[in-house]
Amino acid sequence: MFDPASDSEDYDAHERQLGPNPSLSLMSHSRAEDLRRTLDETMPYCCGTLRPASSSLTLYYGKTEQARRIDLLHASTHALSDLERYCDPATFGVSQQNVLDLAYRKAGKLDRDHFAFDFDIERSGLLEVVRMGMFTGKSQKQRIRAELYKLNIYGKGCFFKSHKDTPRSTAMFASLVLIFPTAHSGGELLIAHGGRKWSFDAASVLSDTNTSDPRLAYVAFFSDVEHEVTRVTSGHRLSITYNLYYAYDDICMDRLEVIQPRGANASEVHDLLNSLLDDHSFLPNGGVLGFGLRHLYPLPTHFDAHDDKTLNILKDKLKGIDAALFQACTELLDTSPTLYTPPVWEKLCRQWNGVLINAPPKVLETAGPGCIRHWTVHWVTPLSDVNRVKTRFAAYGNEPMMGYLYQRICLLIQVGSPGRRKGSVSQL
Ligand SMILES: O=C(O)CCC(=O)C(=O)O
Ligand SMILES: [Fe+2]
Repeated sequence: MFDPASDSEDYDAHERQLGPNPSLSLMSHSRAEDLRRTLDETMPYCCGTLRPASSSLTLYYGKTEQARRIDLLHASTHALSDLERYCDPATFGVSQQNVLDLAYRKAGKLDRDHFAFDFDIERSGLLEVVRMGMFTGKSQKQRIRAELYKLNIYGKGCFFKSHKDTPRSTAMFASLVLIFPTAHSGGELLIAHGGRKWSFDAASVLSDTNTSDPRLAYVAFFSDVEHEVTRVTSGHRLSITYNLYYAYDDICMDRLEVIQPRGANASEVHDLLNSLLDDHSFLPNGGVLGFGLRHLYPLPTHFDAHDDKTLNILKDKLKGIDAALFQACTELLDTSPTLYTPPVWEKLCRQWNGVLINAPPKVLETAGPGCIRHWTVHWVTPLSDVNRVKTRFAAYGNEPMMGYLYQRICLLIQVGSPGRRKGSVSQL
């Protein structure tokens, strides 16, 4: 008899025994059918392979201070057997309890407090790919985060029968499994949803991976999707699972106390700039405003002559109050200020259609052909220094090597006369 308090598998089994319910029969209309077909076509998972950025991926594991290590990209059978012996037998959840049932699940597992590995999932790009693979339309912008969950090792004869993963919170929406290039056969992941079935055989997908350029396999599926791992017939199948969460509703601000800054003052910057621009005594004939930014920005020590994106990309990376100023300029003047880094003027003039500002007559005389635009800039905030190829930041950085140097940047913005501040603005 179906117990309404039991878990969803019981309910599914109960439902399968019932005949079709006429009050739930599907409407017949060709357009409704088209829509239904399209909705049915989407897959509840995504999968692929990933070439790690480094040539090794070290797994550290242990329950004492004496951790062991294995390179997951080049693990020997011997090392994998050791790991398998070290692991706990994998249980699974039944009605709020962890149960060991070797007819249902035979595998070794380590919980996340007993292992660590040097894979930076944020930087790997994997979360982006999973987000694009599992969401569509506007929801592709969904912010998601991954939480390391556990390691599983399946030796010969191991498997995990069909189940759904336990959601850890309402924000959890999927599981992401990494499967490493350890020699094995069998151990396919079978996925079943809405009457359809799929299989992902990491062993065969990775079979051509070579030791000098190894790959690992990934598969992400929504948490409500049934899946199973078929019996491993040889070797070791090693997987590490992450739980995937929406990144919005589990951020708990209650536990934080902010000492500084006390409040955001972006709106104050906006209002003050607005009243400056409204003031008829300020630049009555219009002109170019300059703002030296409050922070320094790392730019490549050598700009690529053909890469004109360096400063443009910086627009999205401005820090704190600099970003607020940039935004206020953009909103009030309907145009984006130009970002400018002073001492590379010649390059800017020639390659990026730059403009010489407040140049002494001597510089104007020596500027070669092509450096023709020249503006007088009215500085609202100071640009305190010029850039140098070597700065003290290079000497006192937290890393000995620097491919980037902090550069002073300013915003330049052309404004019209009062009352026509926006109208006569041209994009600098
Ligand atoms: O190892 C895998 O591929 C998936 C394991 C699994 O489904 C689980 O641990 O819940
Ligand atoms: Fe699972």
